Amino acid sequence: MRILVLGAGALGGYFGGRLQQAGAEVAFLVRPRRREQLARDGLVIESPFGNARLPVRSLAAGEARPGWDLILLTCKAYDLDDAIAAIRPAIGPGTAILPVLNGLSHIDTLRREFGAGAVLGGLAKIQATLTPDGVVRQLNDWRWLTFGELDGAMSPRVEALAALAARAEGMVATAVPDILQRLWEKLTHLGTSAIGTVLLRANTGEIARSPGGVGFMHRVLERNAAIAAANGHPMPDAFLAEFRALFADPRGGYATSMLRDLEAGGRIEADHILGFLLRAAREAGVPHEIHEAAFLHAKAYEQRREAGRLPRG
Ligand SMILES: NC(=O)C1=CN([C@@H]2O[C@H](COP(=O)(O)OP(=O)(O)OC[C@H]3O[C@@H](n4cnc5c(N)ncnc54)[C@H](OP(=O)(O)O)[C@@H]3O)[C@@H](O)[C@H]2O)C=CC1
Ligand SMILES: CC(C)(CO)C(=O)C(=O)O
Repeated sequence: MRILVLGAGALGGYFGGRLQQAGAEVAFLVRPRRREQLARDGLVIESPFGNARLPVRSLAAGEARPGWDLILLTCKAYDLDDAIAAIRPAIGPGTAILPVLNGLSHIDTLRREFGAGAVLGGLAKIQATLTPDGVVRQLNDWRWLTFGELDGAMSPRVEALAALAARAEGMVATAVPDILQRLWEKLTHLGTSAIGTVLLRANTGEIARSPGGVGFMHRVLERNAAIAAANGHPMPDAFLAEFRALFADPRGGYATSMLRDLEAGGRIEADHILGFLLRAAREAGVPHEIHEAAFLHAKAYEQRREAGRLPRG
């Protein structure tokens, strides 16, 4: 399988590297700084499932041509427009696009840009980061990639990707017939984790050990579940039980990529995740004062960041 990975950050580097190790023909479509790092050091992965330093093929914008079975789209939401422009020349009639971004609204954007048939649904449950010196670091044993056709078909292309990924170390990839439901579950999970960890600037264990922390997280979880239900995607009881337990665990050390980015002074997907959920809560008539506070907090952070007034760490 020929796979073009847009971005060699935390998710692109991790899953792209693992798929290359499994035998796929992989190239990374990257920007100049990352290209230099990859040429100099290779793709460096540090992971509980085995470290790797892989020689990889990289392409710059403008060098990509059609001929790919799959484009794995791994940018942050705020880079989506640039990423769309970068992959456009690489898309041929048989190319599938698999985005693994958090959130939902990028799916409609991609379908509008490339046609509904080209776009798969995908999500990643992983904790990983790209260090400033270019190391892709997996932070725990989460390694799940879930994907499927948006119309629910188990097509040859999703089965082929699942078969390839089954040979990869350090990842578990599953093709599912209900990817939209899974995307709403991921948004409910991530949205709750992001609202809690970003607003309170703490991981889930620290929140759970604080007075009222468990009740707060459960309230956000219930509200996000109500938003999903209002959009036709009720959360299964087992899902709610799993995440109630996770948010109640005082020993948890679980944080979000949004908190990591914010603490590093980086850009965050405030509009794509928190803004989307706030709008959806309003539309669904779900109480939304916590969503409002989280979104406002993130937007005020963006103001401060743009003004160069973040505390030096
Ligand atoms: N990290 C995590 O643990 C998880 C992240 N997610 C989600 O996955 C998505 C990706 O996150 P993550 O991997 O952490 O992000 P990263 O910032 O680590 O990686 C994104 C990469 O995309 C590259 N990129 C963006 N635009 C372009 C472009 N036009 N051309 C080439 N490269 C481009 C960036 O390049 P450059 O370095 O040049 O800026 C960057 O290296 C997000 O939506 C996130 O919310 C989901 C689950 C877990
Ligand atoms: C749900 C979670 C926290 C882990 O996959 C995530 O998506 C993120 O950190 O962005």
